[in-house]
Amino acid sequence: MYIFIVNPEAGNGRAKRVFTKLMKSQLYQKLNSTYFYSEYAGHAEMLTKQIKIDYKDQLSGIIVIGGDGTLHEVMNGLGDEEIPVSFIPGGSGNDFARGIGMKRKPLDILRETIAGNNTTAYWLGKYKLDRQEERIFVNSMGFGFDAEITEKANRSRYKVLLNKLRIGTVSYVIALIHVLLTFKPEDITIEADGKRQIINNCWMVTVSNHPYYGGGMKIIPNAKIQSGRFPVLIIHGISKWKVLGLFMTVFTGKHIDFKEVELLEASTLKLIANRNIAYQVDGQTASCREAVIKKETDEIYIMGHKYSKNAGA
Ligand SMILES: Nc1ncnc2c1ncn2[C@@H]1O[C@H](COP(=O)(O)OP(=O)(O)OP(=O)(O)O)[C@@H](O)[C@H]1O
Repeated sequence: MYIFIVNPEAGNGRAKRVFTKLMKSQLYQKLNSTYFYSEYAGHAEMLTKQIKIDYKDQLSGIIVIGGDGTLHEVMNGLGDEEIPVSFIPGGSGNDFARGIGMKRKPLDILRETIAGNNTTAYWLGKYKLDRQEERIFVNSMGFGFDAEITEKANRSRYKVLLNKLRIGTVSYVIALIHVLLTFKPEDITIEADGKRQIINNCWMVTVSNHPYYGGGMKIIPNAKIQSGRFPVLIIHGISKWKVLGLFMTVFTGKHIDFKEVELLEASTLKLIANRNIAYQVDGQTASCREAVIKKETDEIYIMGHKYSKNAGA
C-alpha cells in the first residue's frame, strides 16, 4: 500500500492542486493507497511516525506531495527506517527537485514510482544543535547572513504574493537588502573533520547536499550528490557593497570566484559561535550557538525518478 502525505498549503495550494488532479487519474484510482493532509507545521513528521506504526507490514512506500519543508518533515519522521519515499514537487521553491534534476510530470512520477523503474540514490545530512537530538536535513543548512535572509523572507507578506506570481526568489532579494542594512558579521569557530579554524568577520557558513537553495540560487554550484562528504561554503571579510554584488551572481554560481568565498569539503563540520546566531535548515529558521553536521554514508532511495548529471540545468 502507498501512502500520500500532502501539504495542502505548500506552494500556496499548488501541492493540493497537483494531488487533486492525480486523484482523478485511472492510475491513482486503481492504486491501493490512502492519503493524509498535513494540518499544521510539524504535522507531516508526526503523521510519518504514526504511519510507520499503523501501516508497518503493508507499506510499499510514502509519496510526499509538497515542498522542501514537507519533505524535511517526512524524512525526520522516518528517521533510520528504510521505507521507500517518492517526492512529487508542489512547493514554491522546490530546490530538492531541482537538485536531483526532477522534471517529470506528477502523473509520470507516480507511474514510475509504482512500476519501480527509476530510483535515485541520495545521501541526507544529519545535524545536532546545542546538544539537542540529532535531526536530518535534505537540502542544506546555513548559518548567519543567509539564514537571516531566509527568516526575513519567510516572515514577510510579500513572499506570499511573489510566490503566487511564481517569482518567489524575488522575496529573497528584497529580504537580502533589508538584512544587509543591519547584519553584523561575527567571528565563528569551525572544525572541518577536526581541523579547527577561526573565521573572522564571518558572514555565513553553508553546507549543502546539492547545488540549490532559496528557490533556484546555485549556492554551491559544484555540490555533488554523494556519500559521506559535503561542501562547506564560507563567506568572510567582505564589505557590504561587495556582498550585494556577490549575491547578484549567485544565480549563475559565479560568486564562488570572489576571493572572500572559501570552499571546503568535510564529512563532519562543527560550528561554534560566540552567541546565538540564525540558522536555516531546508528553508526553516531558528537560532543556535553550536552545531555539529554530518554527512550520511548510507544512501536512501527516491522512487520515481532517475538522477541525471544535468540536474537542474
Ligand atoms: N496545513 C498546514 N498549514 C500551515 N502550514 C503547514 C501545513 N502543513 C504543513 N505546513 C508547514 O508548511 C511549511 C512549508 O511547506 P513546504 O516547504 O512544503 O512548502 P513551500 O514553502 O511552499 O515550498 P518550498 O519549501 O519548496 O519553498 C512546512 O515546513 C510545514 O511545516
